[in-house]
Amino acid sequence: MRTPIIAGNWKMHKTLEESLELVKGLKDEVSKAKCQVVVCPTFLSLAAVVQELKGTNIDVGAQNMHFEDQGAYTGEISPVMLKHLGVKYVIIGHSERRQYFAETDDMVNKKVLAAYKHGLIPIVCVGETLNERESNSTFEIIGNQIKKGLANLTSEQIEELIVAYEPIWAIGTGKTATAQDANSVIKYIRDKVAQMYGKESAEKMRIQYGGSVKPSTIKEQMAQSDIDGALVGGASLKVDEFAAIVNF
Ligand SMILES: O=C[C@H](O)COP(=O)(O)O
Repeated sequence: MRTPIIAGNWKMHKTLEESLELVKGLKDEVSKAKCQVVVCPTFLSLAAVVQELKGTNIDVGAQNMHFEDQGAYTGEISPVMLKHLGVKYVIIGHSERRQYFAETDDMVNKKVLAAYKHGLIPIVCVGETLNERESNSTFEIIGNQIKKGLANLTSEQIEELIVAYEPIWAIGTGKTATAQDANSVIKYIRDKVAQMYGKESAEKMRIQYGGSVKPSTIKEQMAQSDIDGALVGGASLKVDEFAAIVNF
């Protein structure tokens, strides 16, 4: 039995004050959630949000990190720094990182390995573009992202890891993949991971769906056999919407 996990990716939204206001509002609203709850603020708000959420059932994740421990990488943040703050999760390879910041599967893999080196749990994003979907390449694209991005891990690491399947055409567009379509791609991801690390570990790994998740879509999504949670963008920025999703 996999425990569902729902994470809010705030992307480049919320000042420090706004971030604190959001989590203060969320604390009570999600205290009885039956799933694991994670919020991923911007780097600037991480420390304060970690402090504010101490002793609650909400964990904190970062939206990205560098794969090196330290060094001359202007503007970057290392896994060591995240770990020291009390951050538990880190989103890796979000499609916006791949699209706007040229992140490759090779970099994703380096970041996943670096996250484990420092005791952070990666949330690894994969997904296809609309063109790729329309040319029937979805499975090939996702298969490659999984094969390269999740290379060289141990079975134990795979069991802890979270994959987020986010069809790029469904992000921030209001279009969601049907729950059944999302489930079939997610099943494919699990099969692919089973080929790499064995069925037992693949069955323990949790896979989220992401892309315009809303209070009105979450129930059907969570009712699917292989969807173990959600990575929520826009709807995670409002207390009432994110609380309704988490308390699905
Ligand atoms: O990380 C979250 C996803 O990109 C989904 O964003 P969205 O819920 O705004 O479509």
